[in-house]
Amino acid sequence: MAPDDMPRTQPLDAVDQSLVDGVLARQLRPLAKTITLIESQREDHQARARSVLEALLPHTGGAMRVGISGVPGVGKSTFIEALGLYLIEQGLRVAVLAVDPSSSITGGSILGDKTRMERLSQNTAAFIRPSPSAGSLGGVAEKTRETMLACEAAGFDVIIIETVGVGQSETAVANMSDMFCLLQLPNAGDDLQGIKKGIMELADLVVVNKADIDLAATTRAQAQLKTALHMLRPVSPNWSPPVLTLSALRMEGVAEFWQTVCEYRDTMKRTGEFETKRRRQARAWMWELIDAGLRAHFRSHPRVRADLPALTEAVEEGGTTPSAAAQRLLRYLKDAV
Ligand SMILES: Nc1nc2c(ncn2[C@@H]2O[C@H](COP(=O)(O)OP(=O)(O)OP(=O)(O)O)[C@@H](O)[C@H]2O)c(=O)[nH]1
Repeated sequence: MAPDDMPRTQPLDAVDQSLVDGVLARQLRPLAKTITLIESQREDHQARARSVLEALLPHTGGAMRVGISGVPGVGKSTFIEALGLYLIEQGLRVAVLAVDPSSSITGGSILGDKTRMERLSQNTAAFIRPSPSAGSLGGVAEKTRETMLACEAAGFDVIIIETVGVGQSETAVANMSDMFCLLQLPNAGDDLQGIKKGIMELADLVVVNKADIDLAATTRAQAQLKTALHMLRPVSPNWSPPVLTLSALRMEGVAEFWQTVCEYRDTMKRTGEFETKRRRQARAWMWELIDAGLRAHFRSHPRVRADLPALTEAVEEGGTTPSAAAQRLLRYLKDAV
């Protein structure tokens, strides 16, 4: 489609233009305000957020997006702080975002909480944003993806997206990262059954943290994890996920970690996989939004709302088939167009 035929969102007013200018000038206050718009549930805020993001879009895509997951207590925040400080030493700017599905239940966020990464949060080259707290996992992930774009427009070189090692949030984070890293404990190898196979399959890199506690156990876990990874089909024909060991607490192994991330990025860029993966992620993101939009539109249709409870009950009680009920409800949408 020629750029002139592309659908446009509403034009920017002076306030939103100043947000865009501020973000592009790498100022943190306009960035934070933009993210507040992104996270808002209000329709008018969402429309403004879309316009702002569209203006920022040509300036996005430049960061390395690194997803980090691991069970509570594995040392994610200790590691992210160590990594962030290391990257800043290398002259890079780092944004830390989080996808925490529990935040939508508790209304508060565990991950990305500033007090968890005190030294990093005080550094002007770092930006830490807790998980958005509203909505389903899909909603939370959606807001985080948009926040990631805003951070890229604000010139951050590395975006770290943290998530807890439970549930579907890992898939959501893997789907928005260039590289997905899984943190493990030194006893991980003893209980390989406990590590969900699906999550190992997502990993581009596995890290055994807390190597300082028991080096022998760490080395054993590393070997066992390597064997386990070998048995899985690699995600990429050009990359076998390595298993590293480190101590986040002592800041040992952090440089090697980053070197591996850079090797991965260079390999993926050389083979074209980097670009292919981002294109695939963007396409999947659009379809997710279409699916969610259709579902919301369907549920808000007056006749669907009127008939849904009785039809649901009829389906549950075997009075009608799910397919007949679905057909009937979907027809209301067809009649509407
Ligand atoms: N010995 C040792 N302890 C560590 C290391 N990394 C983290 N810890 C400790 O492990 C505990 C948990 O670390 P966190 O960084 O809070 O772990 P987390 O994964 O962010 O945990 P949640 O906040 O519960 O998700 C803390 O007491 C850390 O000091 C390490 O490399 N070695």
